[in-house]
Amino acid sequence: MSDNPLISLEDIEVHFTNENLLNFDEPETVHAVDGVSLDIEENDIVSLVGESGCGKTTLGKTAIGLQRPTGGSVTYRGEDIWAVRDGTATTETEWEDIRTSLQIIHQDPGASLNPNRRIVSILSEPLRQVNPELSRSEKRSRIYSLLERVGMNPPQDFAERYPHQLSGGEQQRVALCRALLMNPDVILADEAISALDVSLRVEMMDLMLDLQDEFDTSYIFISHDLSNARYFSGHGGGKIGVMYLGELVEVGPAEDMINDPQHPYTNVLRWATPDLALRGTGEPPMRKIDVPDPVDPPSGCRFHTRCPKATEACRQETPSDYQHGEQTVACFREDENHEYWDSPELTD
Ligand SMILES: Nc1ncnc2c1ncn2[C@@H]1O[C@H](COP(=O)(O)OP(=O)(O)OP(=O)(O)O)[C@@H](O)[C@H]1O
Repeated sequence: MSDNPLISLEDIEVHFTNENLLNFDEPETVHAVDGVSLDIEENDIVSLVGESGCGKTTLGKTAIGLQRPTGGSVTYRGEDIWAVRDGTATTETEWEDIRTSLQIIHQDPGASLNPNRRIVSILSEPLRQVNPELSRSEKRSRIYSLLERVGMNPPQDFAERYPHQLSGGEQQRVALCRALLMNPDVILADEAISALDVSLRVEMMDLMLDLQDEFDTSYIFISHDLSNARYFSGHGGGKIGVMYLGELVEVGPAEDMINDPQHPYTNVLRWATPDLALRGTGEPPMRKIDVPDPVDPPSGCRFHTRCPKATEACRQETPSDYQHGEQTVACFREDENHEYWDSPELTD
């Protein structure tokens, strides 16, 4: 095994060009992700949080090779994913081998499970791909034991059902089983628990954490809910990454991010998460509620238009990443010598 991270994102940019319905000559560019660098290690958990549209899904898909970045690089154990995909890599690695290692489970498992096939057939497919030498009965026995492991008892009964005969929680378990049967190195769980009843969310997160050890996999866990990210990354010894308008503004160990957030936007998310019981009674800790348009993101620090701590320097200059203990923070306040401190406060 190499010393390289499992997945390394280096200065990732993903811009989408859309037709501008008001002006056909000038297509508009959505800055979905800009300048994000992040490593995912073996058996790691990285939860990505942030407001809707901040780029969580785009970054997650980029990490598992489903979205081609418009800038920067994505490597899998040191191999450039897109060079392998494009056939321009100098190594023998096949894209097919990497692809099976990078799996995804979606918010709506019902939409990703073929409605015309029984669960046993849906779960046989990954085994056919990864372990083609297995006999029919060996496949069945693996499927039954995994169904049993995820709490679907009796497995013989569930295996013969169609997806529509399962509850949302059961469908999500099947989607998880399908991903695990590919022997993945990383699973992108994109809002995978958001559609479940609140009472089932913790159960599903616990199951995913238990299976992580057994299957030796990493998770990229996307959630708009900081308390879920805290639970998942916290129990799994992982990190939380906070995104704002396409940028990763702070990343660090789960409890540090909750108890000692450094970026003013992480503080806003914490304030806005009722389950954390940290919500203040007063105004939210920001100057404006409106989220700027990712087609025309603010100059300098993108959060400066809403940040209660912003000064003129934040409007003009983009902060680089600073290290604060184990947290990485993109905010000038981490640099005691920065001109930020002598710059006039922004009030508009
Ligand atoms: N295929 C696409 N074409 C054009 N714009 C896109 C495309 N995919 C995403 N976007 C835009 O990129 C930005 C980031 O979207 P993304 O779905 O990654 O955010 P998100 O944080 O996952 O949001 P949500 O929580 O609502 O899913 C948004 O402005 C979105 O509208």
